[in-house]
Amino acid sequence: MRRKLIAGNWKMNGLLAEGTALAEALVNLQASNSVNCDLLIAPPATLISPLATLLSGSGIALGGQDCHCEPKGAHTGDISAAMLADLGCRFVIVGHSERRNDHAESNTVIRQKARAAQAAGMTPVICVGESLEEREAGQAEACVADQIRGSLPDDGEAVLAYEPVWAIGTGRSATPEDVARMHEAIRKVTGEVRGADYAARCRILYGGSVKPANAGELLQLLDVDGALVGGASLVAEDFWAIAQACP
Ligand SMILES: O=C(CO)COP(=O)(O)O
Repeated sequence: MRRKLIAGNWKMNGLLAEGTALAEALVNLQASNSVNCDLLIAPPATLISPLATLLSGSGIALGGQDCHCEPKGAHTGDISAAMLADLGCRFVIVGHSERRNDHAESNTVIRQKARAAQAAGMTPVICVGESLEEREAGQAEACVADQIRGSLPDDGEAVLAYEPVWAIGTGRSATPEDVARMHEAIRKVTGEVRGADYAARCRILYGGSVKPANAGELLQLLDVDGALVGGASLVAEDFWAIAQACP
C-alpha cells in the first residue's frame, strides 16, 4: 500500500518573515488536524535552515528544490545534496520543468542529480512531463517514457512526479482521465526499467494546478500517490485542504 505524499514546491517565493509564517501556520494546522498522507515542503534554499528548526518534530518533511550532481567543489551558486541533507532535508526535487527549461537540464544530468540525492541519504522527487506541443502531437506518453528511462536511477528509492508543462501555473489541470492514463503508463515504464516490485511501491505524484477544488478527484485515482503543489502550497489553508482530500 503506497501512502500518499502531498508536497509543496514553494519555488522562488518567500522572504524570511512570510516563509516562517507559512511554515508556522502549517505546523499549527497539523497539530490540530490529522491527514491521511505524508507531508513535504520544499522552500527556497534560503529558508531551509530556519524552517528546519521550525518543522523539527512536526512530522512535516523538508526538501530542496534542486541539487548539484557533484558532492562539492567549484560550482558557484550551486548547492550539493549533502548540504541539503545536512540541514535536515529528506527529499530533493530534481528535473522540474522550470529547471529543464531555465537551466537546460538534460535527463542525464537529472539522473546524476537523483543519484547524488540518494548518495546523500535523501529521496529524489524526479519530475517529468510533456509540453503542450508534445501533447498536441500525440507524443505525451512517449515523451514522458523517454524522460523516465533517461532520468530514473537504476537502483535506490525515488518518487516520480508527473507535471504536464501546460498545466503548471496555468490554472488548467489535466483531466482525471488524462492523469489516470498517464500515471498508469508511468508505472508500466517504471516496471520495465526497474522491475514490477519497484514499480508497485514507487510513489507517482501529479502536479499542475492542483487546488482544493480538484484535489479530491485527482487523489482518488488508482495510480496517483499524491500531489506536487505549486501556487496553492503558498496558502496554508489551501495546502491543508489538499492534504485533507487524501482518501
Ligand atoms: O510546478 C508545480 C509544482 O512543482 C505546479 O505548480 P502549480 O501548482 O502552481 O501549477
